[in-house]
Amino acid sequence: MSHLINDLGVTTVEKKKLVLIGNGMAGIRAIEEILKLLQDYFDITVFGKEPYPNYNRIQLSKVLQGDTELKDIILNEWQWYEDNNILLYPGETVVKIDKQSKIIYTDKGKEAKYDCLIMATGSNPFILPIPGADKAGVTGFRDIADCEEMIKSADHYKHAAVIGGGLLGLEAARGLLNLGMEVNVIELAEHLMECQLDQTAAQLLQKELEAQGMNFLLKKQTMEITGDDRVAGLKFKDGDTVKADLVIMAVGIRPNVKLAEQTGLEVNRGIVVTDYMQTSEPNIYAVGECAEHNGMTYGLVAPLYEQGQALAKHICGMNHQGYKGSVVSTQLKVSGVDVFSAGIIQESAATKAIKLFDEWQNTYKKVVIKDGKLAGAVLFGNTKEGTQLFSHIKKGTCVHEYMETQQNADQSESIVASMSDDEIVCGCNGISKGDIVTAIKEKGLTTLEEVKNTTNASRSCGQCKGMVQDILELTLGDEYQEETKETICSCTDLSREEVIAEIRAKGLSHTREVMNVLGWKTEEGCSKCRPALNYYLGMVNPKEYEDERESRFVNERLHANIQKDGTYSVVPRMYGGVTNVTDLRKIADVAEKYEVGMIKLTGGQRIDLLGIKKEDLPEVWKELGMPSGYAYGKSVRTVKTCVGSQFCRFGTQDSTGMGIQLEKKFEGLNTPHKVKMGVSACPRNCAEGSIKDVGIVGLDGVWEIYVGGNGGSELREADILARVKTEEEVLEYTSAFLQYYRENASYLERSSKFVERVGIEHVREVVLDEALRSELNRRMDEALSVYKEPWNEAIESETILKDLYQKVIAK
Ligand SMILES: Cc1cc2nc3c(=O)[nH]c(=O)nc-3n(C[C@H](O)[C@H](O)[C@H](O)COP(=O)(O)OP(=O)(O)OC[C@H]3O[C@@H](n4cnc5c(N)ncnc54)[C@H](O)[C@@H]3O)c2cc1C
Ligand SMILES: NC(=O)c1ccc[n+]([C@@H]2O[C@H](COP(=O)([O-])OP(=O)(O)OC[C@H]3O[C@@H](n4cnc5c(N)ncnc54)[C@H](O)[C@@H]3O)[C@@H](O)[C@H]2O)c1
Ligand code: SF4
Ligand code: FES
Repeated sequence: MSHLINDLGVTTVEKKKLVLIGNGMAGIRAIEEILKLLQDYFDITVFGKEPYPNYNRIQLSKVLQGDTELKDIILNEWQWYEDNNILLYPGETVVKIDKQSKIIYTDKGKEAKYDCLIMATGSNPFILPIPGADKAGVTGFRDIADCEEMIKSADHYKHAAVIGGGLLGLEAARGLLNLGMEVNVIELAEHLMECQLDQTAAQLLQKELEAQGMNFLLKKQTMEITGDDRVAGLKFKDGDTVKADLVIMAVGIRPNVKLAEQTGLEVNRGIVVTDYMQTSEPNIYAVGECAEHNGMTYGLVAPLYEQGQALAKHICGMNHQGYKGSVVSTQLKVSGVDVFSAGIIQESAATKAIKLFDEWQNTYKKVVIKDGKLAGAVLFGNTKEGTQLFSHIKKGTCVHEYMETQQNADQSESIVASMSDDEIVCGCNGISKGDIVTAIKEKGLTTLEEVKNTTNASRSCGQCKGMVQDILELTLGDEYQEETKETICSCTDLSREEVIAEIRAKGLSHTREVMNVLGWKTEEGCSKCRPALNYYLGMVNPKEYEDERESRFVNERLHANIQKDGTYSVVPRMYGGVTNVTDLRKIADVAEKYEVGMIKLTGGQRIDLLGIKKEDLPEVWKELGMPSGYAYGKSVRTVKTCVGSQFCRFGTQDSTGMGIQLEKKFEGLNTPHKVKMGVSACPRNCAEGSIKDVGIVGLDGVWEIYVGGNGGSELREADILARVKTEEEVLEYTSAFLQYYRENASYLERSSKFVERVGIEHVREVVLDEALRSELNRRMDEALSVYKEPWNEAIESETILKDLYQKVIAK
């Protein structure tokens, strides 16, 4: 900073000009570190090739996998740049650096002078230099544009090939499966994640991923990408071929050094830097994946953050020992698979290993020892110990000391209790247990969200969330129990009950209004809170509330179930599982005309037409002329019935008639989760009422009503709610139970969980109370009065047809 005297003789301060090239995770983190040390020292200008503020690249895998949305992965909002007086040029590439005159030039003709320059240009995906690599449909997986291209391709194409069975390739493959594509993963080596896993762990991983639907072609070298303009397949060295209309190259990355080379900086694999992240030109720094330190380049975020700290201290003139290199650990971000790897994982003459392979539990642990110290680890199936092992590896803990900690560990105690304060909890952000404990104590933090916002822990891949929560619990003790509550999602600190109370008290009538008035932390909410708010608003004000289709999950928005191959399934309503010649004929005609892939009887006694194209849905519905069976909805689905007294010699009641009445009454009712019912006419229970949300069993002159059953992955036997005499009473008690469930369950809570949570005795007390029952019935009737048949509504609305179904044809 230099002091100047202006015309009036007043001393003004001219700030040093700091220019950052690359608006990615490493560059912006370095700026954040600088701002922590010196708030007002630099005039900061940032140039970023991508047209977005800094976002969490790690989370692109989760976006592709459908677990989060693009807008939820922004790390620094536009406002952050403004608040910190940072001039940002998004969508602008720096094409030249003149190191003599200290000026950079952009592709849009802009020039900027600098005193200090930081290069954080990241990496480029390595694209195999083989014939056909430039065809349409071949992409890397590096940025938002790649992610969007894959999502768009999945709308039109079916066969994906991912070249590279490393971390990136497998995360991409999982995402493409979720998008309904068939996925082949092609790997050159003998096993998956060659750099991170040994043979045993890789085989366990492969088995798990095959069970999820991935197909693997190992030891395959791709020689050519075939097709005309667009890719059509791959040819391998051994002569084999595979069909592909989308190809993802995930065979590693190359540091983006072109600009540095043109500038005449020393470049190897990456831009060569000192311990202070200075390039061969001392006022030009490099940080992140583009930098090479001590012969190493990195492709993970943890090292980039350590580098950012060293850079910031140096540029701000603080004393610092500099960056000394990083030991890295990785975790695969594919749900249902827990894999961890750190340090040295391959065995050699110089290493010994402790291996625990539990074939029954499908878990594997390998700890590699070199020179008597922990040097590496691989975990499969249970990765809880990962962070602690990583800490031992970084410290080079002696194997005896490690074995002692293992023997003394209290299995019932969380691992965080035995961690020392300097052990790193959040690898992505370099946050130690001590940092988190201090922040909790000094700033009075009580929630995961607060810890995340204050310390950055759990802000990136999110895999350390469990540990951060354990530290909160350990630090706060009983207070943690009292102060934490289940919020709807991380966009708010309010619980379901609080939000519903506010909706009622303030007369809120729209999801946006709820978010604004109740101080949502995100402008648009997220995929968790939007459908929940839409449900709660409709439940509180059934008559006034206009359902927000855009807040619903895709199946509910389209009123059909999307299938693995991108087509849809259509299940027309068949009250009580009863059909007739006319309906069967219509179904057969439609199936023939629209070349339905499969006609299948469902477990709920209906007919499912599978393989219908999205644009054909309205015509199919029109020609069927039957109501929607709501097979996709968080709503009353189906009432399964046994043949009952009409035909069965054991039947004591008209179960079919009762089932039809129930299904007609509750048709299309929105509920927190799906609701299935079953009605049988004797205790043989052929309609399986004991595993339904509502099960009715007829006895001589009596109907038994059961609630809270579940036949899915979390099996639960239904509890008896009441015994009644008449069909009217069955309707009345069922109605009261369902309305109580609608009003008091969290969105996406099945009735089995709800009954377990509140207790069947409590449910009985409410439903058997005549006054309460009558009130619940009144509110249920109000909710039922607004029902509109959705398929008919779609057919008759030009707007719905155009927005949801025809738009696809036009593409
Ligand atoms: C899908 C995916 C998942 C990942 N998952 C993980 C994970 O779970 N854990 C983990 O640790 N790491 C993960 N990584 C790696 C991690 O995201 C990177 O290590 C990190 O983003 C690198 O940061 P960077 O700033 O060096 O580079 P980048 O994030 O690539 O940022 C560089 C930026 O500079 C811009 N740029 C380049 N040249 C110019 C120029 N001349 N002018 C202007 N702008 C320019 C680029 O467009 C880019 O926006 C993942 C990466 C991907 C792609
Ligand atoms: N969860 C995570 O930590 C995570 C997730 C995604 C990406 N990343 C990072 O992103 C970067 C890129 O990831 P990546 O998986 O592309 O790199 P990688 O180097 O980890 O894996 C590349 C894989 O491709 C294989 N391969 C190489 N040439 C091939 C060929 N011709 N045909 C078939 N296979 C071939 C390799 O054997 C290896 O298994 C890495 O730095 C990685 O650490 C990390
Ligand atoms: S539940 Fe009883 S009445 Fe119904 S079909 Fe089975 S045996 Fe017959
Ligand atoms: S370990 Fe990735 S966010 Fe903490």
